[in-house]
Amino acid sequence: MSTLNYINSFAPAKINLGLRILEKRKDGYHELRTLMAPISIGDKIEIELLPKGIEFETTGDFDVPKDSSNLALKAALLFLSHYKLKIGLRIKLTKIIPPGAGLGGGSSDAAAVLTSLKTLLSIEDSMDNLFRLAAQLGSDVPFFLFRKPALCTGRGEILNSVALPLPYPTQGLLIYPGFPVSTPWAYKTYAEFRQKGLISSSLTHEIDQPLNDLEEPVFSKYLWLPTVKNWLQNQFDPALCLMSGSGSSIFALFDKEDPLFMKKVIQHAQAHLGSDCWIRSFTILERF
Ligand SMILES: C[C@](O)(CO)[C@H](O)COP(=O)(O)OP(=O)(O)OC[C@H]1O[C@@H](n2ccc(N)nc2=O)[C@H](O)[C@@H]1O
Ligand SMILES: Nc1ncnc2c1ncn2[C@@H]1O[C@H](COP(=O)(O)OP(=O)(O)OP(=O)(O)O)[C@@H](O)[C@H]1O
Repeated sequence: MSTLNYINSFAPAKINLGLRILEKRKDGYHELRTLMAPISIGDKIEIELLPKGIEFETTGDFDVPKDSSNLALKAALLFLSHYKLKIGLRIKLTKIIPPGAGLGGGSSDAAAVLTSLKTLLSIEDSMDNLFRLAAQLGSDVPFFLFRKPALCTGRGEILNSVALPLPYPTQGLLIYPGFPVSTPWAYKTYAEFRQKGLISSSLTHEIDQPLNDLEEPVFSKYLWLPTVKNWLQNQFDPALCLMSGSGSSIFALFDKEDPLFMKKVIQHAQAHLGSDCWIRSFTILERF
């Protein structure tokens, strides 16, 4: 057992630099090909060892569940039961990543709890087993254990290293419109559209094109999102502009590595898109 009794970690958001759906699988998931990258905006997770009992507290900019449906607490309970540990914990989550925004916030929190507990409790087990626990918690969780950009396949849990630097600029603008989109709903609507022959982009373009196949179903219901995307493209001519994951957030990447330019872009976007929109600049992390 280590002598540590407290650990504090950064749980970054991710963006999907393209998300292509290959097919619906027999288990209900979709076979994916998505390039994911961690970004500089993230939550904070603090864990303290206690003699007994589990205390879970959340604070920060957004409300998230305070019970065992919270992925951070779920990850801790899974870890303790998997390794048959009888230790107590105090977990404090500071929520900075908007929930339901396609930024993988819950998944990142879960991965941060798994790695923190492995360190704090000096568990010598292999990382492969931690990846298996991560995949039980959600398709995006293994990516956050990988801690660097990856081409994710399978249902998202198979991680392939990518050559760095990425073929995209690393400075960007992130817009969360102030409402969430449900991930199961987005995939379900995509499958319905595809069954009815309503999907125009899927498989008709090269699979490695930087497109997000979930935009079509999500944009058909949330009309503000294509408006924001078109506005960003027309105003600033970004190198890449896409919805992240299943939405609701939209990001744009810019060639200019100039803080003054980003400041102006944020001011302009905030003035035009209104105060309901949460707008931040970020950089892509090559490692965290
Ligand atoms: C949209 C993305 O964030 C892109 O990175 C992920 O694909 C979603 O990952 P996640 O939130 O970890 O998703 P999970 O918790 O595993 O799955 C939630 C639900 O989304 C749908 N789902 C998810 C992943 C996938 N490859 N196919 C799916 O159809 C399923 O209905 C599933 O029940
Ligand atoms: N620690 C957590 N942080 C955020 N949301 C959480 C957390 N735990 C559970 N949730 C629930 O999960 C839902 C999705 O949250 P999350 O922020 O992970 O979505 P997302 O980023 O859109 O997911 P995805 O991984 O599908 O892109 C929310 O509605 C929220 O109630």
